[in-house]
Amino acid sequence: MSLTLNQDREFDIIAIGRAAIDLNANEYNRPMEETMTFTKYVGGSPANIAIGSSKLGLKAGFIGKISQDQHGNFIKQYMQDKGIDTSNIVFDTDGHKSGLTFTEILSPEECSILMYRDKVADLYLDSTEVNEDYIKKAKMLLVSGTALAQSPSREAVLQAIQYAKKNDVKVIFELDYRPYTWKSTEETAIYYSLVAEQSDVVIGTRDEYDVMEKLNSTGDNEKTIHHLFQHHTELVVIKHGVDGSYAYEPDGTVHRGQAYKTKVLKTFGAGDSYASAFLYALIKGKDYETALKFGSASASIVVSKHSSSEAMPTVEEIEQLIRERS
Ligand SMILES: Nc1ncnc2c1ncn2[C@@H]1O[C@H](COP(=O)(O)OP(=O)(O)O)[C@@H](O)[C@H]1O
Ligand SMILES: O=C(O)C[C@@H](O)[C@H](O)C(=O)COP(=O)(O)O
Repeated sequence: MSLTLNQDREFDIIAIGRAAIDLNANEYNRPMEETMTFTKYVGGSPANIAIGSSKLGLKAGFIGKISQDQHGNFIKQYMQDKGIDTSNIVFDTDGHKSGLTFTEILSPEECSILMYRDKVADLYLDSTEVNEDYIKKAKMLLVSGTALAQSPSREAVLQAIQYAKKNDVKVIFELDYRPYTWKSTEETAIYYSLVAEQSDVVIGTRDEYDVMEKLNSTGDNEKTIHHLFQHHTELVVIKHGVDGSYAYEPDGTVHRGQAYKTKVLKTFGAGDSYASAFLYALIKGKDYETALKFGSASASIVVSKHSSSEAMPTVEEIEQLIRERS
C-alpha cells in the first residue's frame, strides 16, 4: 500500500516546530567537559526533516519562530539556501533566543545531547502566526511533538492541525520527545495522545510511544496500533534503533524495515534523516516497504557523518546504499 495525497499542491511538505542551532563536538570519544571545539549547524528535529526533504528534491516550507539575532539570521539564511520556503518563519520580537543543542560523543554508541531550551523562541510561536492559506498549499504537514510542550506554541500547532484537516492536508506526527522541554510525562502523554489520535501518520521510537502510553517499561506494538487504529490514523511507524522499524496498517498488514549497519560516528540525527527519507518515499507514491528502506538507508548514512542537517543524503546516495545491500 501507499499513502494517498492531494497532488494538486505547491508544497510537498510543510513542517512546524523548532529551527535551532546544533553545536556538534569536534573531538570524538570524550566527555563534554573535555570538549573544547564545536561545529555549528542548523538543527531542531522538524528543521532537520525539512532540510532532508529539500535535499531529496521535495518542495518544503517551514512554520516557526527564531531569535532576532545573528543565530536567527543564520538559521533563516541556511534554510533558504537549502531551498526551503522561509516566508512563514517569524522573528521573535520579545527577545527570546533560539535553542542551542550541544552534542557529546563519548563513543559511537554512547552519545548524548545537552539542550539549552529555557524560554526558547520556537515555543513562543503564536496561533495568530499560523497561516491557513499557507498550510492549504501543502500535501502534508509535519508536526513535531516538542512544539506541543508549552503555550503558545501548543495552541499554534493545534491550530495548524485544524487548518490541515480542513484542507485535506495529511497530518504527520513525529513524536520527537525531548524530556527537558516538558513539565511532566503526564502532560506529554495527554498532548501526544490528543494529536496522535488526529494524525494520519504517526512516527516515533518505541520509547516515545511508551511515554505517550504512560508505561514504565517497554510496551507492546500491537497494543499501540490497536489504540491508534480506533481513531483516525492510517499508518503507524515504530522505530527500534539498530533493530530496525515497523510500519503498521489498519488492515493488519505489518512491514519490517531492517537497519543498514554502518561505521557509526554518532547516533543522533538518525530519527530526522529517517523521517525525511521515509516521507519522501510516501510523497513519491512508493509503497510502505520501500519507504522503510529509504528511511533506514538515510539514517545509516547520517549516523556515519558529523552533523544531522548538513549530512542529509541525496536520493542517489540512498538508492545506491539500498542496491548494495539488497
Ligand atoms: N547505529 C545505527 N546504525 C544504522 N542505522 C541506525 C542506527 N541507529 C538507528 N538507525 C536507523 O535509524 C532509524 C531510527 O533510529 P532510532 O534510534 O530508532 O530513532 P531516533 O533517532 O529518533 O531515536 C532506525 O530504525 C534505523 O533504521
Ligand atoms: O532536535 C533537536 O533540537 C536536536 C537535533 O538538531 C540534533 O541534531 C538531534 O538530536 C537529532 O537527533 P534525532 O532526533 O535522533 O534525529
